[in-house]
Amino acid sequence: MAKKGILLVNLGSPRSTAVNDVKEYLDEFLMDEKVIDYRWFFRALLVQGIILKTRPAKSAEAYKTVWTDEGSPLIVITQKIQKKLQKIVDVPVEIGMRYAQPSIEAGIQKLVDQGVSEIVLFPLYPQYAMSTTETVIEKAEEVRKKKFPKVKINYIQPFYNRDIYINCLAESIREKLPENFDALQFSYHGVPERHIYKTDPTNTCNLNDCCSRDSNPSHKFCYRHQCYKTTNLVIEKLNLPKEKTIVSFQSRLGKDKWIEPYTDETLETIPKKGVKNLAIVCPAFVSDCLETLEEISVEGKEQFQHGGGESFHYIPCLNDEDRWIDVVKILCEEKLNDFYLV
Ligand SMILES: C=CC1=C(C)c2cc3[nH]c(cc4nc(cc5[nH]c(cc1n2)c(C)c5CCC(=O)O)C(CCC(=O)O)=C4C)c(C)c3C=C
Ligand SMILES: [Fe+2]
Ligand SMILES: [Fe+2]
Repeated sequence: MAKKGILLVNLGSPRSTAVNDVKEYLDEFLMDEKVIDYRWFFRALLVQGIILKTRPAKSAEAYKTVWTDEGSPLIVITQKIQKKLQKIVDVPVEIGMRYAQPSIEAGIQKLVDQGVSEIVLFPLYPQYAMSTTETVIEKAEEVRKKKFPKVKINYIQPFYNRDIYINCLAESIREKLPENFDALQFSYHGVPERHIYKTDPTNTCNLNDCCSRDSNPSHKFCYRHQCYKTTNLVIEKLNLPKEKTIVSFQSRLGKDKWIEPYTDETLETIPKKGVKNLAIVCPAFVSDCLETLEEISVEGKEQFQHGGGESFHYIPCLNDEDRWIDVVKILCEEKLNDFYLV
């Protein structure tokens, strides 16, 4: 029988906080046409002609504030997830990053070196997006066809609405909520509005009521819908009144219109609407990273206080919590079992 293995895939981080390493990482990341989806010439003009002139130095400074002795939080946490999962499953587990190192190719190679020929690949993103799940699958397929044509890969689908994940996230939030808070904000990574239209096979999503309707075929690929769905399921589990919750989208880049409302603007304005004590969580990320540890915990807190806010309580991601590792195990085992069915 074929030997099976698991590859956990996350976004990736620069090799170090040196400006040149950050530049190399941003170049690979932003030149991905699933991330900046302009034609090559215009993408190169924007990325290499404009963004890479100034952003690497700024981002390197931000990375320095979150970097640990072991390295980038995103990589270190993904390694911790791998180690914990390895202890409770009986197939090899490796990691691969969509950008930079360790690459998806290196992860597959490590599995193949252990005799694996059937891989369950887990893109560590709860919600589907062209710039995350889709590009991971595309890259893995490219690598598989070119380098490992005999290897089979089964992909774990977005799990934004799965009971096991929602229970796990809700419990994790419940434990970390402060005693008193005026609102719980769910801040998701944003995407350009255009990406939502592009991935809608039905051409029906209007980025409005459609995303909140309960049943619509466009939801399979609608990132905005999936973010609202995760939120609604979690607040139901937490028994929180909807009026006490806020959804927003962070980390926009460039001049395009991104999905709204924007987290930074929301943080500045909610104190004037009576939200002085805020709890905030970022469920688009399963592991803490630059976007949560710096953009939300540091910059976001400043924006909230600047707007008149008093207490700001950041709720960490699931990281390597045991209950989350159990969910990862169940999701992987479902797909491992799929191999037996074909
Ligand atoms: C969680 C899902 C993510 C989506 C969707 C996403 C889309 C997206 N991101 C950019 C641009 C940048 N993102 C950056 C960092 C970053 N993004 C995600 C996740 C998603 N991105 C993570 C986990 C991280 C942190 C990586 C780390 O090392 O900790 C950055 C780099 C940092 C910076 O310079 O600010 C950029 C740039 C775009 C353009 C996009 C959708 C089109
Ligand atoms: Fe991003
Ligand atoms: Fe939608």
